[in-house]
Amino acid sequence: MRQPYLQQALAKASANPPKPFQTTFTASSSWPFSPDRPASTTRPTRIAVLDSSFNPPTKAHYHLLKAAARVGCDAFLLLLATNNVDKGQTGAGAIERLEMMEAMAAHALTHEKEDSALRNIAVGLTIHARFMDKAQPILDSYQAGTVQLSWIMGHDTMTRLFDPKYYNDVHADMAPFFERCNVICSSRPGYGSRDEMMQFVKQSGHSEKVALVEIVATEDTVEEAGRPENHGVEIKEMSSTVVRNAARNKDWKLVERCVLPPVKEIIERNGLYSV
Ligand SMILES: Nc1ncnc2c1ncn2[C@@H]1O[C@H](COP(=O)(O)OP(=O)(O)OP(=O)(O)O)[C@@H](O)[C@H]1O
Ligand SMILES: NC(=O)c1ccc[n+]([C@@H]2O[C@H](COP(=O)(O)O)[C@@H](O)[C@H]2O)c1
Repeated sequence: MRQPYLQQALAKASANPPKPFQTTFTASSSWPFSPDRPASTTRPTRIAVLDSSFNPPTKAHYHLLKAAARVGCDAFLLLLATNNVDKGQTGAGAIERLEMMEAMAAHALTHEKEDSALRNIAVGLTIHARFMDKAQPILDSYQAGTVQLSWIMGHDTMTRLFDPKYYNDVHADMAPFFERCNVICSSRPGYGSRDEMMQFVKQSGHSEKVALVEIVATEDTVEEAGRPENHGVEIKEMSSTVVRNAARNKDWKLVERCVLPPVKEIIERNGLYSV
């Protein structure tokens, strides 16, 4: 049973003083450092962090990880925040979200073939809502200079990353973040074209720190919304909201299209999103 262990992790996150970052699942005891990494390698290990509400984790989230693997990340972290800059917590509870994240990580560990770096994956918990606050406790967990963080996000979240409403002085506050971190950003239907995204990145003044990627289809997730078995939704269009609505409407075929099988099992078993 994972629940008592996850409960303890959540208790540490809300203790006084709180534990600002912890992992709850790691693919190996050496994570983020891959057991396959040659001893002669001196460059920092690049951890791609997908920070999300995971309410629930979708195949779009999984394909964002795969897109990050293609731009050269060495390790992956699915990160749940106990605080969000905007949202309160509705839907699944934190333990259920961590269980679904672990199910996604275990799937990568046992099934991922094309993007082998994705098998070097972990699940973690942060108390911080803003990316600039999340970064330092993660970096502090490893010997200085041995890891580098790349934050994976969609176009919608990148817009919010630079939104002045979250800062006293957005440029001054973000400068230390970009000294230590990169961003890997994917376009997202409904949030502007790829050109608009590139323009936005240029205007941010941090274009050398932002890699633009695209979610692409793989053999097992053929992209054709028109196909009856794809239930009218491409990977790119998937969101946690689509899944929550599908579960509420008991459209289990659509849920199955949008989430990995072990995640669907948790949703069904726990009756998540049914009301
Ligand atoms: N289909 C997608 N394409 C590109 N980026 C995505 C996609 N789905 C999620 N993301 C990105 O993944 C990160 C975490 O996503 P988030 O938890 O907000 O998922 P969501 O599906 O948008 O959730 P919700 O529907 O509950 O608002 C965000 O940076 C978001 O932009
Ligand atoms: N400016 C920022 O640092 C910023 C902006 C938007 C979302 N976030 C964080 O990103 C994560 C995912 O957010 P959503 O689930 O709201 O998309 C949350 O932890 C949220 O707090 C941070």
